[in-house]
Amino acid sequence: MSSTAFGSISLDGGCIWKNELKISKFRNRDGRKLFVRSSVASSPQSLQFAKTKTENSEKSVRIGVLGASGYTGSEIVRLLANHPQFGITLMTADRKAGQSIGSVFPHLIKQDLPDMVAIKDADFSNVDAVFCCLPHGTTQEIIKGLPKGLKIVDLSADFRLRNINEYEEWYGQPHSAPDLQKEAIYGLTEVSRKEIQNARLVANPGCYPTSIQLPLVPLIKANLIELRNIIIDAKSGVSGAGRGAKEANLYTEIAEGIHSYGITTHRHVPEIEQGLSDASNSKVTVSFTPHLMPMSRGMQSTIYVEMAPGVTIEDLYQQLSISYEDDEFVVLLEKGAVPHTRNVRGSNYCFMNVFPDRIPGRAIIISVIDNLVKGASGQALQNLNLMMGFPENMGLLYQPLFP
Ligand SMILES: NC(=O)C1=CN([C@@H]2O[C@H](COP(=O)(O)OP(=O)(O)OC[C@H]3O[C@@H](n4cnc5c(N)ncnc54)[C@H](OP(=O)(O)O)[C@@H]3O)[C@@H](O)[C@H]2O)C=CC1
Ligand SMILES: CC(=O)N[C@@H](CCC(=O)OP(=O)(O)O)C(=O)O
Repeated sequence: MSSTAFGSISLDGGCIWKNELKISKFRNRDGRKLFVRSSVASSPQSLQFAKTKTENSEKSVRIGVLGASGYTGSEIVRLLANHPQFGITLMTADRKAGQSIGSVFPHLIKQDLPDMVAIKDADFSNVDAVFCCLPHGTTQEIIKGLPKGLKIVDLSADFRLRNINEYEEWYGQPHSAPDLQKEAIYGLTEVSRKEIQNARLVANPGCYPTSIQLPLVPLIKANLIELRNIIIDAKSGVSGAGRGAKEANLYTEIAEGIHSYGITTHRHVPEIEQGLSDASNSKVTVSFTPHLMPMSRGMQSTIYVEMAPGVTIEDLYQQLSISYEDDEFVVLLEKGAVPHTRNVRGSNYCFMNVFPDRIPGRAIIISVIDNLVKGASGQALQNLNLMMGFPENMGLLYQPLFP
C-alpha cells in the first residue's frame, strides 16, 4: 500500500487496487493517454466487505453543484454517487433552495448530502471545483462572483462562443464577462484534451453541438468531406429543455408527434459553425434543424454530407475508426449497424456510423448520445476529471440502460 495525491493505492498484478476499486490501466501506443477501467467489490481486501460507494469524507476533491435542482445538476449528483474522488459539499437551487435533493428528486433519496441553498448563501470555502448548471445569461454574472481559485465547468452556453459579438447576436444580450470568456476553453473532450487539462474554466458544449462535431471534426480535419451543403437533421428528448414548466413542453403538446423548432435560428448554429470552422481553418456554414421527440432523454443527429472528390465511404469509416480507436466514449459501430438512442441511454457514450447515400458522392452520418450525459453532465464530469488530473473516465463507466 502507498500514499499518493489521490489517496492510498496498492498494486496487484497489472492493476491498481484503490480502496475497493479495481483500476486497470490502458495507454495509447504512443503512451500519451491513460484510461482506467474500474469495478467495485472484487478486490482481494473487499470480497467480504463490498462497499457500493466511497464515503464523501474519503474523497479528495470537494465539489459544488450550482443548479442541483435542475436536470443537468441532478444528473451530476447521480453520476458523482459512484465517483471515487469527487465528493459533493455544496448544492444550490433557486426556487427550491432550502430543500433536500431527495425531496426534489426522489430517485436520489439515498444520497446523504447537504440541503440545497440559494447561491447568495453559499459557502465556497469548502469547495475546490464547481459544476455550473444554470440558465445561460444568469451564469456569467454568477461565475464572475465566484472565488478565483475554483475550477469551473460551465454547462450553460455563456462561455462557448469566443466572439462576444456573436454571443450578443444569438443570445440577445451583451456578454457581461468578456475577460472570463477569453480564459474559457471549449470542452469537447475528445477534440481539446490538452487544453482542458490545463484549464480553470471550461465551457461544456451544447448537446446538439456535441453529437454533430464528434463525427464531423475528424472528417473535416482529414479533408474527406466538402465544407458546403452540410445538412443536419437533429432530434432531442424533452429533458433538453430543462425542468422549468413551459406550456410547449406539456405531455399533451409533446406526446404522439414530433416537431421542428428554431428553423435557421437555433442558438446552437454559431457553436456548431465555430467548431467546424476551427477544424477546417476556414468559415463553415451548416443547415441545422432541431426537432423535439416524445421521449425524455436521447439525441440523434443525422448528417448529410458531400464527400471530397475520390473519397469513398470506406475512407470515412477508416478515418473515424482511427480517430476514435483509443477513445473510451466514442464508439464507431460495425459497418452497417444503425446507432439507436436507446443504446446509449444513461451513459456517456456517443455511438456513430456512416452510410453511403443513393446519390453518388454523398454520405449519411448518424450519431447518437444521451443529451443529459455525453450532451451535458457526463461530458462535464469527463472534463473535470481531466482538469483535476484524474483519468477522464473515472466514475463514468455507466453502462447504457436497456430497455
Ligand atoms: N438539459 C439538457 O439536456 C442540457 C442543458 N444544458 C444547459 O445546462 C444548463 C442547465 O440546464 P438544465 O439543468 O436543463 O436546466 P433546469 O431548468 O432543469 O435547471 C436550472 C437550474 O438553475 C437554477 N436557477 C434558475 N434560475 C436561477 C437563478 N436566477 N439563479 C440561480 N439559480 C437559478 C434552478 O433552480 P430552481 O429549480 O430551484 O429554481 C435549477 O437548479 C442550462 O444553461 C442549459 O442550457 C446544456 C446541455 C444539455
Ligand atoms: C430540447 C431543447 O429545448 N433543447 C435545448 C438545447 C439544450 C442544450 O444543449 O442547451 P444549451 O445550449 O442551452 O446548453 C434547446 O433547443 O434550446
